[in-house]
Amino acid sequence: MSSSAPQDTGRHRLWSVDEHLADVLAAVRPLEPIELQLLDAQGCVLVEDVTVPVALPPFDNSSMDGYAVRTADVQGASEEFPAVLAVIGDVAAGSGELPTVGPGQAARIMTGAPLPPGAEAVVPVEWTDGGTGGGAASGMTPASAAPQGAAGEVRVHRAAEARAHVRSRGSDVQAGDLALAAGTVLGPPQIALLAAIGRGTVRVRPRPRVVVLSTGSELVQPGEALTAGTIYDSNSFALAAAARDAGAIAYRVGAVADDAETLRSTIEDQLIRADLLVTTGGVSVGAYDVVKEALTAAGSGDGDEPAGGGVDFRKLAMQPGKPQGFGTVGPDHTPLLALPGNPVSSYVSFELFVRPAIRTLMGLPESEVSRPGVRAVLKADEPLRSPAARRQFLRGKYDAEAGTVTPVGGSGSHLIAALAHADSLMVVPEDVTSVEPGAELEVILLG
Ligand SMILES: Nc1nc2c(c(=O)[nH]1)N[C@H]1C(S)=C(S)[C@@H](COP(=O)(O)OP(=O)(O)OC[C@H]3O[C@@H](n4cnc5c(N)ncnc54)[C@H](O)[C@@H]3O)O[C@H]1N2
Ligand code: MOO
Repeated sequence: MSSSAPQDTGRHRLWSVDEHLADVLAAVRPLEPIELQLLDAQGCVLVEDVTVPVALPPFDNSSMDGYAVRTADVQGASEEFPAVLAVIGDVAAGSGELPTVGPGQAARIMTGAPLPPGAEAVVPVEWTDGGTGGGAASGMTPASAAPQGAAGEVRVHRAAEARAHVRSRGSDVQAGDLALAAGTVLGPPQIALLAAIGRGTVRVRPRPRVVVLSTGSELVQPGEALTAGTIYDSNSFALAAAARDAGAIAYRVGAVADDAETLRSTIEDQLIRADLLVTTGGVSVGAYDVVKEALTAAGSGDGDEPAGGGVDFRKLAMQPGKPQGFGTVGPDHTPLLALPGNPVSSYVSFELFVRPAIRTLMGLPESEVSRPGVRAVLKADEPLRSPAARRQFLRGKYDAEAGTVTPVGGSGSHLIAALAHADSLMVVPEDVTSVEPGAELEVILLG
């Protein structure tokens, strides 16, 4: 058993949302760091300070396609009185051997190419005749089509200050600088920096592998035909998507029939690829609530014993999401959250408990573990009604500009369409049974 139910409580006591969350989070630890290829590390938390091995840019280079010149040679140049320079060659990006630009000379240079010795500035091609002997050029002709562009003469129409259109070595970062500190979450810009400084791999906490398993003999996979009494399995899709959204690698296991032995063996099979298991359905008080049946059975999953037995089933003072299971299964004591089957209940439970567990496994700071909350004014025609002693989570549409939130659909745990049109959860505290229009309430943004 994972847990730490307060001493003064019996089996039938209601757990608060906060107690249950604290219990879940107390049982999950950040995953051990591993070395990953850059793209595989996207969204992960860096565990090492990364220092810059070589300055960026590594050399002075041109920010424009144009001509590398000596400033004295183009001083006072204008379209009427151009400076006429001898073109001594091309410097393309990637050029290793550079010509030296002497007095009265220019080298044709491309964006990103190293500034050749002797040159002090770059004049964009548009400020020259491009070597054509005509008016202002609009660009360069490809070298393959006009190799003569790398020789001959160029007329420069404007003066250039020293370092004009030159990106200096180290102007981005210097060798020895801290590129990224341990604890940084690697988004695309951070991955760009790591690549730019030549890192192929980085040490991060990996994405948790989350196995999502729905249960219920009534469930049919989308795309297949429904038969009498059956419905489509939406929870396993919703929760696998939510797990990915939280940062996990999600494995969706299609619906398992209501048979405790099948469920136990499916869970055992899945343990190999799970840092966290999530089930939906079968946690209530019905005769076919197999998750409860399978996982309440004796045995911790150690040795030859079946997986299961470490899961505690409890009731929470919340709506939706009252029945919940939490504990560990299998030889490695893999955490398992058993969520209720009603679609809205399972999704809300995921947001409140599974998402924080995933983000804790990822090693994210506490401030980024749960969804952000804001205060908003209720915009509705009638008051919200909420059961006493339950924290209620109603679906809403948040208007950031107006600072208001509007209910979407009712409180029914089966209202999937309303959930799909909502972007937030309106929170009605345990001691509040009615919220008047115009009153303020907490809103969790689903992002
Ligand atoms: N006598 C009582 N009955 C119920 C209670 C109670 O306290 N006493 N609690 C109710 C509450 S609250 C909830 S929430 C549900 C939880 O039930 P289970 O977790 O056992 O879930 P199921 O019975 O398997 O399913 C409930 C409902 O959701 C549909 N479902 C299940 N899985 C999926 C899925 N993957 N995709 C789409 N829909 C799914 C299922 O068909 C049922 O309609 O119990 C109440 N009952
Ligand atoms: O917990 Mo149930 O979620 O109220 O429908």
